[in-house]
Order: sequence, then C-alpha cells, then structure tokens
Amino acid sequence: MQLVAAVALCDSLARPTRVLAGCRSAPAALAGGWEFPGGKVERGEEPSAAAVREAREELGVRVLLGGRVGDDWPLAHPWSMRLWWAVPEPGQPPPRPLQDHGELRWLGPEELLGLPWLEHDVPVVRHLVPLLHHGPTPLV
Ligand SMILES: Nc1nc2c([nH]c(=O)n2[C@H]2C[C@H](O)[C@@H](COP(=O)(O)OP(=O)(O)OP(=O)(O)O)O2)c(=O)[nH]1
Repeated sequence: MQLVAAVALCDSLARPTRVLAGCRSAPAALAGGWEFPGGKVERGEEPSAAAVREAREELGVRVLLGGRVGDDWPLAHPWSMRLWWAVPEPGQPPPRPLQDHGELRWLGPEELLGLPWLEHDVPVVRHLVPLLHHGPTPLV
C-alpha cells in the first residue's frame, strides 16, 4: 500500500479544540487546497515515524503522537492516508510553514469545514469535526 502519514496537530490530546491545517503552495495541481501536514512514508520507514518526520520538516516542530484518527483514508489511487492526533512537544516554537504550505491555520469545529480542503480530505474533516470540543483553550 502506498501510504501518506499525516498529523492532526491539536492543542490537547485529552481535549482537542483546534487542529492545524495547511494550505498547499505546491505542486500547482494542489495549490490552494487545505490538508493535514504530512507526506509519503519512505521505504522501510515506520508510518508513525514518517508522520513525526514530516511534521518536523514541514512545520519545524517536534510532535508527540496520540491515537489514530479513523482507519486509513483513501486518497487518489493508489494512495491512502494514515492520520494521527498529535501535539507539539513541550517548549516547541509555534509551527511555521517551512515546506509545501503557504499558510497554516488553527481551526475550531465551526471553522474547519469552511475551507477548501483537498477533495479526499473532506470525509476526514467531517469525521474529525465532532471529535473536537468547543470553547477556547490556550493555543500551542
Ligand atoms: N500530506 C498530505 N497529503 C495529502 C492530504 N490529502 C491528500 O490528498 N494528500 C495527497 C497530496 C499528495 O498528492 C500526497 C502527499 O504527498 P506530499 O507531496 O505531501 O508528500 P511528500 O511531502 O513526501 O513529498 P514528495 O515525496 O511528493 O515530494 O497525498 C493530506 O491531508 N495531507
């Protein structure tokens, strides 16, 4: 299986209220679409390690993974996406758009579905929205 590993980076694994989404800046075919930071699992790499690596490369942040968000999600054939809840390790700087993203946004449940997500992400976001709690918590 060709796997993409990605993170639903949030403010608290125990009580997530906001998730970080990134707006693709490249390639042109994906530019403007919102997604979960992540990327392709390399040969011989543990998928969870790939999620951590991609978060560090794309956001400049070391993350701790929580549980999975659903099962593997189908993307454009033959790819699937494995998505983990994640939080920044304590003391990490705020995420920055270092690679692939023109913009990053922390989104609450009311805001998530208002963005133009990559088409295969729409079911993922629909699944995620009811898992988020309402109300402000300090942003990470
Ligand atoms: N990271 C990520 N990729 C997604 C999501 N939804 C979705 O359809 N994709 C697609 C876009 C890309 O075609 C593919 C992931 O490729 P990528 O370009 O992020 O992978 P990568 O960082 O390893 O980069 P490369 O090897 O292609 O240069 O999965 C998503 O939520 N997050």
